[in-house]
Amino acid sequence: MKVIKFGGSSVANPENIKKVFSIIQEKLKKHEIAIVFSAFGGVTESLLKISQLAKEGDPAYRDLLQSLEERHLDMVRQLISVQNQSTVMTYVKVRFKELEDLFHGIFLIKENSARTLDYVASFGERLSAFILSEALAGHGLKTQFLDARDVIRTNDRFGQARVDFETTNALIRSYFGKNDGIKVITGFIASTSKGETTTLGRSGSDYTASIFAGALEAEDLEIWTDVSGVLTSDPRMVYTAFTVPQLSYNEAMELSHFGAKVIFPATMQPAMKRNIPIYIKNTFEPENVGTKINGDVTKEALIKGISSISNISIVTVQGAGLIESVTGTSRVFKALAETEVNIVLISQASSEHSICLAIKTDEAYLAKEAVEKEFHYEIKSGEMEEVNLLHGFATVAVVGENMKHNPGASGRMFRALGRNNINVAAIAQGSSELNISAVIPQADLQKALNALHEAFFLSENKVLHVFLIGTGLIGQALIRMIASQQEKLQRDSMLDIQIHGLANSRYMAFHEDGFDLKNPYQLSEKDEKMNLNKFIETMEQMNFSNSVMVDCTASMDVADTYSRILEAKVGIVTPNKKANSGSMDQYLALKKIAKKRGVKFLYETNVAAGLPVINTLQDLMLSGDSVIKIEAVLSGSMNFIFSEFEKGASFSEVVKVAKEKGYTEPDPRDDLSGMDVARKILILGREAEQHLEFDSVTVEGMVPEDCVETASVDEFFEKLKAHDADFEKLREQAKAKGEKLRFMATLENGSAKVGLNSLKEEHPFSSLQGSDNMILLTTERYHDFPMIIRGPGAGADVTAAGVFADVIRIGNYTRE
Ligand SMILES: NC(=O)C1=CN([C@@H]2O[C@H](COP(=O)(O)OP(=O)(O)OC[C@H]3O[C@@H](n4cnc5c(N)ncnc54)[C@H](OP(=O)(O)O)[C@@H]3O)[C@@H](O)[C@H]2O)C=CC1
Ligand SMILES: N[C@@H](CC=O)C(=O)O
Repeated sequence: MKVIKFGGSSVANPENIKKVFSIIQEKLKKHEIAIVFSAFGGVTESLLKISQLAKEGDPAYRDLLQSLEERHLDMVRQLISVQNQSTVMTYVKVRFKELEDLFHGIFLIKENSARTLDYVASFGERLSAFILSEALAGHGLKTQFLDARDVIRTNDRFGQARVDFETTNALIRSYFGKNDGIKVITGFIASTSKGETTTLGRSGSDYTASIFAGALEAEDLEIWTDVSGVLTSDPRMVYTAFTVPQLSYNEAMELSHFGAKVIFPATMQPAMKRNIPIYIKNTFEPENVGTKINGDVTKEALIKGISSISNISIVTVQGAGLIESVTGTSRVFKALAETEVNIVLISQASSEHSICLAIKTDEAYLAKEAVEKEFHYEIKSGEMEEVNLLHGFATVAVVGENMKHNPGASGRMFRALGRNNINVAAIAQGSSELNISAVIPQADLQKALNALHEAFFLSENKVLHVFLIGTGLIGQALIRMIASQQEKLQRDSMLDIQIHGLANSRYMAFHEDGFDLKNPYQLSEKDEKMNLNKFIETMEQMNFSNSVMVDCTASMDVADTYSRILEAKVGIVTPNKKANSGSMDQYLALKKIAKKRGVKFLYETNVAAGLPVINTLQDLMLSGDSVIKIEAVLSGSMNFIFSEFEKGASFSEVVKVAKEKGYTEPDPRDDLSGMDVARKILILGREAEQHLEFDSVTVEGMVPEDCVETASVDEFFEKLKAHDADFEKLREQAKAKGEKLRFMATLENGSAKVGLNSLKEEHPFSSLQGSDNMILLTTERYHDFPMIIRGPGAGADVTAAGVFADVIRIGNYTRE
């Protein structure tokens, strides 16, 4: 025998009921079944509302009652064939006549006791189960309608009656022994020994089904609802939540205590007592296996679910009076129990100086009042402090029997919270090791649930949330690269990169679920005007776990926000050199903040685009080497310009081509002036652990004086033409000596120099072509022959690829 129960949404309308009937037909092919039905979706609430209106003397109750009757008659018309409708119609009409009289009585005497309400509510299940029993009979099934009030005996605690199992079990068995057919049973309702109608409280129909399963020692109990079993977390908060295939009874109870929509703990008891498996299944996806709840503790997962309770306050009771008194703690709990305040979580340090209680915010003031009343004298005498209340919290709990004797669960939990900048205000874990709970700021709840979900369930699968400022040459190339690699990264590296924020100097836009990268979003006047502060605020408010800001601008304003961003535990990836080439103090401060906050600040593309220069230098320094000299060609644009220029074109023309090819800075004067290379050699020096300020770099620029102050880049190009003849002379002089013009940087003995050099043919830099860079590192280890790094050092693709590699590095770092 299987007991199967269908909830209100499963029987909310004829369409859903058809699905229910086909599930029943399927079951009957293999099993003997008993069926429990709730009232049609929303009916219990309507009955209680009508009752309330009647009590308030509002005649509008009559219209609502009439439409409720119409809804039931309509169900009869749609579910039962015309020739069989009359008995059922009569049954429905008689019930509604009874209800009419009942509500008229309530309307007259303005009384609505718990006992009356139980009787009112009972009509919902009596009507639905009778109609559905008859409808099933119409499908050729031999059904037997059973009003559960005939067999479930309870005390007279109306609204939440307690079951007398001895009598109930005997009555159920006797009824089943004497009556044939498929029993179609009313959920939720029962009766006292005097025949008064009672109800079984929250999830009462599930409880009814469990009572029948227990009494009949059913092979299993199936609860059919509108979700596919129990999920690993709340799917409205954690989009990656998935169905848990199996839970132990304890895990199911613990998860529901902590807010998960599972199965109300009390309802499990009768089935659990006889070790009957409970299946939670979805009426609308019957093929989904759903969740099995039984006595097994499976080993495959450390935890089974993450649940939470919102709107929590922290109540702190503290003072010496607690330490010295053996009764202190018990008095706190007694005071709270008497006020019927429910404690969600308790934490007390071994000093016994204070007790911290997590309590639902709407009960927190009651709790404070009750405890202060209890400790009135101690507070007055100063032995105890006034009770402290803090609002705005939530609890999160990870639940699973496998955590027992399995080190690492709490470490994983708090590492995930800490890494995502989520402050833990209180912690509790019982010795059963079934549940570890933490109280955290309510504002961080969604982020915490996602971080924990990733840490425990998707440790193989990371989502990295990107906010990109700068959608020019490099920014666009980066978006294209992420789009083209997104699926491969998900598949092979278990890394899902999503872009949630985009900005240029004019506009900004955000997307909660991540922009569709296959059809790249173009910022335009329909978007919000760019406001850097607002962009960062929005990024902070979105509060994703594993976030990274990618700065693809050359802006000082954006660089000035880095410390704030790192403090918020958001990583940074950037090709923008402005932050690292500011003051030495600023450079060191950013590294310090990143280290302190446990986030990454990566800028490989600050020097030589995607070439591995900074990482290499960092590795050399970490492994104990020291840099003696750096000689380098660090500008892709300048190398392109001079290697093309020697072929014969005019200087202004090749500068223009360098810009068109995307090698120059947004303003090419940054390259020609030597400032861009100066920044790069300064950064390399600092990475080589040398204390360098910008003024220790000697720069010999190439921008003619009258071109420095031009208002626009176009005007600059116009003016540059007038200097072509001067550059021509330089070219001829070099040519005459059989030399090459190369723009170089050197760093030695704590000072750096940047400028144009005329080099012999055999110099390694003379062979550089196009946008090539070359870096010669002479170190203690690479002393006789320097280490050489060579390759393209500018251009959209190589730079974006370097930025992308840093982004992936952050994704992999947050996985650890
Ligand atoms: N090009 C290359 O080969 C290399 C470039 N880099 C570095 O990459 C960075 C980007 O270069 P690139 O893509 O070529 O430059 P672009 O000029 O093509 O793009 C710059 C982007 O930054 C935006 N921007 C500028 N100021 C701000 C601001 N204050 N707030 C928001 N957005 C802003 C611009 O907005 P808008 O579109 O509105 O103008 C534009 O979208 C630079 O720092 C550069 O030094 C590093 C290595 C190589
Ligand atoms: N303009 C730079 C590119 C980025 O750093 C160069 O020419 O190398």
